[in-house]
Amino acid sequence: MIDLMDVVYCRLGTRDLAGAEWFAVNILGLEVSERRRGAVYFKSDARAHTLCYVEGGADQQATAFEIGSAADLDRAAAVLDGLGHPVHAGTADECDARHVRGFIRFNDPSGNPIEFVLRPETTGRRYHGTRDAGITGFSHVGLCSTDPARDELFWTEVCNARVSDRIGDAPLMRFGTIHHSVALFPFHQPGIQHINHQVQATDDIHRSLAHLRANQVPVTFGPGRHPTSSAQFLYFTGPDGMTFEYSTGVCEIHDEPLWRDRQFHFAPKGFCQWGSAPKIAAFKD
Ligand SMILES: O=C/C=C/C(C(=O)O)=C(/O)C(=O)O
Ligand SMILES: [Fe+2]
Repeated sequence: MIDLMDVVYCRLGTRDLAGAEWFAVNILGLEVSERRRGAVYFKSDARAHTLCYVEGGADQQATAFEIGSAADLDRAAAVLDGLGHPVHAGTADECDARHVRGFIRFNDPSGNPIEFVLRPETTGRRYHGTRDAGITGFSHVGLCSTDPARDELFWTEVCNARVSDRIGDAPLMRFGTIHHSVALFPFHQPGIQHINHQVQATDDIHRSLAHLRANQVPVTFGPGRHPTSSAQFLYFTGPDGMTFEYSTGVCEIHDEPLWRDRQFHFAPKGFCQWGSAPKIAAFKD
């Protein structure tokens, strides 16, 4: 069993690094933590970075999860290799570019590039964006899955994720007490389906709605409330068509092992308690 602790960052390739930075700062509300040749790093909480835009195409995309020790990382590499997932061990330069002490990269069964990372840097300094979006931190990713039942087994049997709820066959999975850190949504191809940041309060959702509208950013879902995590949410489209989500009030699961995953409809009523309908391909039947 590969023990993962949390989702820690996303890397996104873009052909327009300056445009992506503008969006991340002025719309999303992140803080630039560092600029390097061909890469910009963003903070959303005390961690050194939780998002990195790199110059390049979709092949640069990756989602990273923290693993507890160097021995666990070695064991994970052997397990993945044994299961037929070719594993790349991060070089010193690649580790430096990620602010981690070690990592391995492989593709999940759908072909999503995944990194398991050791000792990602934190800063001891809280984040503050120049735009006050009320962000409290990077919280979860949705990944596209070409076969959610198969991929759920990968995340829960090979790794230590636990299913909190399902929407249709789309599992929302946790590593700790937060309702979900990774969710798998059925789609015809792999890719990051959405990136979530938590915000402090309902007010932040509505202030952002006005800000997005004023800046002609496409709002694709919400405001609404997820019946799954009970979080209030707002989804919108960013650079290169990436979906971003703000949410507030995601529930925590403390009654392990009594919690039983619940089944929700893969239809608007399974996605939103308030009746909002998604304009997001992977959230449609
Ligand atoms: O309802 C659809 C999605 C649920 C998700 C998600 O987007 O992964 C949540 O964020 C949630 O339940 O909070
Ligand atoms: Fe989400």
